[in-house]
Amino acid sequence: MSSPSQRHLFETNELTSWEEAAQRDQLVADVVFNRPLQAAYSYLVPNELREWIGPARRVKVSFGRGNQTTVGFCVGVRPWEPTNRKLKPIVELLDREPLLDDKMMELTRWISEHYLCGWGQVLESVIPAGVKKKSGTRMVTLYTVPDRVRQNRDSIPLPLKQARVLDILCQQAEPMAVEDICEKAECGTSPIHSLRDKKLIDPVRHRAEQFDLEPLEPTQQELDLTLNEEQQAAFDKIITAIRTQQHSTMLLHGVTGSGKTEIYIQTIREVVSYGKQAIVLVPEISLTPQTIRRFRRRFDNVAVLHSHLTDAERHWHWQQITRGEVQVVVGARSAIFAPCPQLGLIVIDEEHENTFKQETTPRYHAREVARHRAELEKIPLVLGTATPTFESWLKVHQKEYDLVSMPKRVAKLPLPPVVIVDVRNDPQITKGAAIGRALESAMRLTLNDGGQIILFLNLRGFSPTMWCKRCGKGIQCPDCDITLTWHKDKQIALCHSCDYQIPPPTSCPNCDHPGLRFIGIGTQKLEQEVRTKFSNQKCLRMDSDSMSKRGSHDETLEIFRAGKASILLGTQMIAKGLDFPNVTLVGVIDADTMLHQPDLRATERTFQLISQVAGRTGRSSRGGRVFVQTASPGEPAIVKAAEHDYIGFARNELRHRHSLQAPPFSKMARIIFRGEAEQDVQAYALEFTKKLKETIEKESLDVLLLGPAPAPIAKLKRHFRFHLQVRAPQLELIHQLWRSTESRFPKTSTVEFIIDVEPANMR
Ligand SMILES: Nc1ncnc2c1ncn2[C@@H]1O[C@H](COP(=O)(O)OP(=O)(O)OP(=O)(O)O)[C@@H](O)[C@H]1O
Ligand SMILES: [Zn+2]
Repeated sequence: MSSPSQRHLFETNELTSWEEAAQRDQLVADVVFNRPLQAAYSYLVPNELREWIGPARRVKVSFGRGNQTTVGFCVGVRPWEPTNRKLKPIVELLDREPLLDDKMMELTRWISEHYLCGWGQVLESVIPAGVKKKSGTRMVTLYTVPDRVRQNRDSIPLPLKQARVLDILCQQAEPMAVEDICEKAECGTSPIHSLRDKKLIDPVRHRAEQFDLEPLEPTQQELDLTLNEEQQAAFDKIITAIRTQQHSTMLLHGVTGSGKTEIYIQTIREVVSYGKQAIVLVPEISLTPQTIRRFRRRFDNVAVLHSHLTDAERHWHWQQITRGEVQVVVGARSAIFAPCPQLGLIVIDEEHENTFKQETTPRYHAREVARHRAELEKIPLVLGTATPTFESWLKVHQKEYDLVSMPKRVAKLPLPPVVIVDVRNDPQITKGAAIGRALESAMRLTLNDGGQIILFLNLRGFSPTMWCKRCGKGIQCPDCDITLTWHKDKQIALCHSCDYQIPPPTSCPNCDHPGLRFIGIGTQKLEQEVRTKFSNQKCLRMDSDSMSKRGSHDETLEIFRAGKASILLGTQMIAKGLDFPNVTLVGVIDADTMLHQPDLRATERTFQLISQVAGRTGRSSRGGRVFVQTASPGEPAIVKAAEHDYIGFARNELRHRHSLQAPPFSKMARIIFRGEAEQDVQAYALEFTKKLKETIEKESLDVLLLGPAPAPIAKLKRHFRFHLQVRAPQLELIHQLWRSTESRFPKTSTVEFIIDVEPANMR
């Protein structure tokens, strides 16, 4: 584009008003808001802000009906054009420095297009609150002496204290804080104020850092391990990719205990040696001191971003990262937005984990964002896992990803043998116990040998179902379509979705029949059983109830590591990443809990979880065994996991998905409608679907709509829910459908809707 502002000034054949002539020289800022809006809105840049305005800064402008002052993000600045008549001006500029660099702005824009949400919504979520509030810093007033005073100092008569203050300031090149002046001049603040009132000194406002952070305990640095042959080959492949300075995605498929972390560390070392930075994403529950220590012991400057950081801590890390002072950022999902100035590598460990998908707007998947960021930065992305998602596995076959395989454990350790235990005829289980006969005797043997045991059960609480014998009804949350779980320790019946809780009812709320049955086994009941059966052993429980206190997670793991407890039981918190050589037995209490869910990915998840949990044992020469209790012993997900045969499992499952044209062979989005009146929601969902159908016909789009139908959880937090599944061979078609219909979505005030692109859960 040519620069029109100058040219227009000299064009005389066009009559212009003074107002317009003045505007011609002005700038226009494009602003987006934290709303589900696609468009940017234009505002005039007042002259005094010309120098400071630019993309990635927040502005206050009047917006929407009622012209309320609203904060938005400037996403671009351009010269005024005649079509920009009558623009409202920016009211205030909140940031003088950009909050993100150009590449990150491009990344956030891409997210808004890919996940069909507003760019402003993405920016709002990507930039931490602590950065926006500048937490941990405050404005202070410094004083300095103007040159005219400095030059004539000798001819200005002053009282003693004021003279002393002025002399001190004259000797300083830099502005000084009030406290420093007082201390040096041994005076109070009044001489300073008098000098200021006489205009002999000038105030300067300055933002001072006041981070009051706990110092990190120093870690002893460790040397890199010598890679084995398999690791070396994987390392060489990744290093070659790094050196090409081109983007590529590598799937590091390595069985549990194959030493993937060591490869991340050594490839990052290469990147750091170029003065560049790396980001390592891990699931939040894997951000254990053990993981963190592994990185801190190898690099001088590691930032760990987890959800417990205060605003000030987050801001401090953000600044350190921005300045390039951090070599490695280790963090959960949102660490993908760490503002590293010269990113050299992104690693995602456990790429199959669900928690990389954000379940609130913007509903991004960190893996997809990482891929786009790596493309923009022209750097490699490494996805590490023992159980790749089918999305990633298919991309390997389509040659979009490079496969790096490590099928063996380090030190030639074998993968542990897995025994599938059919519990349907087990005498103990049929009597309501959690631990069957086979598992119990394996536990006794293990304990006699001095080994440690991990027991995995994916249900917290005591009993997940309370059931009335007479009327046959379960006790449900009044606000959700979910049965309440009995938490015996707190004496409550709790909804695991909305936290609704009541004292456990003594009779059926439905038919008043006294004496309810408690069915099913949660981690608390399992704990009770273990304590009864193994009363001379110390047992630890880890689930979100027992681990709500900050730091308790780490404490428990340390006790177990030190061998001060022999049994660790818990939910998926204990399924991943743990590396305890003395664990020689793993028990999966109920492999079926994940299996029978109305979700396309139920089998895939079952396979992943069993593989991960099984991977916690056999990690030393002491060996290890796994017992998987199930009522579906023939289920391929369980059989294949027991055989450690990911490739065989993937082959069969992918064939099945292909025959259904289900993801990953098609792309999917899910539209969820919710409202307090069931009929309203249903009627609205139908109306909405009709509009989409019209577009599909008009534009002949190859898109399939399934539904609308009640969502699997038909009521949640007092809202009735319907969902509509949208499928297409390419995501672009779904984007097109949405964008073309958007302006015609039926209006409503009683029903809300959201779109979840490439959903991770179907609840
Ligand atoms: N080359 C090596 N020589 C000796 N020990 C190694 C080597 N590489 C890794 N190890 C050790 O092997 C163990 C397993 O490694 P690591 O935890 O990296 O495996 P992983 O593939 O990430 O496993 P998981 O997927 O189960 O978390 C660790 O204790 C690690 O220190
Ligand atoms: Zn509820």
